[in-house]
Amino acid sequence: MITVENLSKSYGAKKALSDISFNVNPGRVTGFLGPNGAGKSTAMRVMLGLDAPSSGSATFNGQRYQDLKNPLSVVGALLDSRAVHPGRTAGAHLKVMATTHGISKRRVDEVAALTGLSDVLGRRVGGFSLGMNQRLGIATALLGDPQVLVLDEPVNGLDPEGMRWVRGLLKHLAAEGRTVFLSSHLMSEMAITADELVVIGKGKILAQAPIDEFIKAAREVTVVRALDPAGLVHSMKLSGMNVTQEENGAITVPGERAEEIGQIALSAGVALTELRVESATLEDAYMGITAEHVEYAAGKQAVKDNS
Ligand SMILES: Nc1ncnc2c1ncn2[C@@H]1O[C@H](COP(=O)(O)OP(=O)(O)OP(=O)(O)O)[C@@H](O)[C@H]1O
Repeated sequence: MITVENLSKSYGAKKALSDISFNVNPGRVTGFLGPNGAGKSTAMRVMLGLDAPSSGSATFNGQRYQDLKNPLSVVGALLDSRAVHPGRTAGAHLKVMATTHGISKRRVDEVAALTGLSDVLGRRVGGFSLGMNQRLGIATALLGDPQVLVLDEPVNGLDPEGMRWVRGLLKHLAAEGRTVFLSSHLMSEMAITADELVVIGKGKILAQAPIDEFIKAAREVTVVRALDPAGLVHSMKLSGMNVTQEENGAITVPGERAEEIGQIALSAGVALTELRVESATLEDAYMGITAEHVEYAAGKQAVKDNS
C-alpha cells in the first residue's frame, strides 16, 4: 500500500505538486495519468526519496522509502530506463544491483528470463533499443521480488508485442497481491491495463476512481437516425429533450434515453433507422476532466487579474 499525504513540492517559485493525497492499494494496477508537466515524474521521484518534498509525505506500508532497510525487496522502481551506464553489459548491471542489495545471483537469471533478456545479458546497454532498455529497467525493478512497483512510463518505446507483455506482467503481479503503480501517456493502453486511476493536472489531484466509474462518470450520448428527422426532432423537443442535430444527420441527446426515444418515435409514427447509446471512452473522460481543470484555472486567473 502506498500512502501519499498532503504532498507538495516547489522548485523555486514553481509549484510542481500542490498538496496531493491519494492511496494506491495492493492487488490492483493503478494508473497515474496527467498531461505533460502535470507532476507525475516529480511525484514518483519524491515518493522514492530522490527529491525532498517541500511538505507532506509518501510512505510504503507506513515507512518512507529512505527508511526502508532493504528498499529493493519492498519497492521496485523504474524511473529512467536510460540511466544505466552504456558501457556496462545488462548482466553486469543486474549483478551489481543484486550484489549491492544482498540479492542472490540466481535471481538475476530469473528476472532476465521473466523479461526476455536471457540471450542479451552479455551485450552492452549502450547498444540497446529503447524497448530493451525498458525491459532491463523492469528486470531491475523486479530483482528484489518487491511487494510494490512504481513504474514511470514502462511501455514507452515498446512495440505492440512488448506492450502486451508488460500489460500481462503487471496484471499478473497485481493478481499476486502486489501494489502496482504506473504512469503512462497512452490512454488506450491504460484503459486495458489499469483497474484504478489517479489523475493529476497542474500539480493537483483531479480524480481518483476505479477506471469503470471514471469512464461512466463521463457523459453517455444516445444517437438516433430517422426517415423523417425533422418530425422526430419536433416530437422529442415537445417531450422536453435536449436535442442536437449533428451535421452528419444524426440526432443526439445526452444520457441513456433509447427507450424513451423509441416510444416517442412510435407515438409520432416516425420510422427509425438507427438507435444506440454511445459510451464515453477513457480518452473522452480524461479530456473532459483535464479540460474542465484548464477552464477552472483560467477562470481563477481572470478573477485574480481583475482584482
Ligand atoms: N528540477 C526541476 N526544476 C524546476 N522545475 C521542475 C523540475 N522538475 C520538474 N519541474 C517542473 O515541475 C512540473 C512538473 O514536472 P514533471 O516532470 O513532474 O511532470 P510530468 O507530469 O512527469 O510531465 P511529463 O509527462 O511531460 O513527463 C513542470 O512544470 C516541470 O517543468
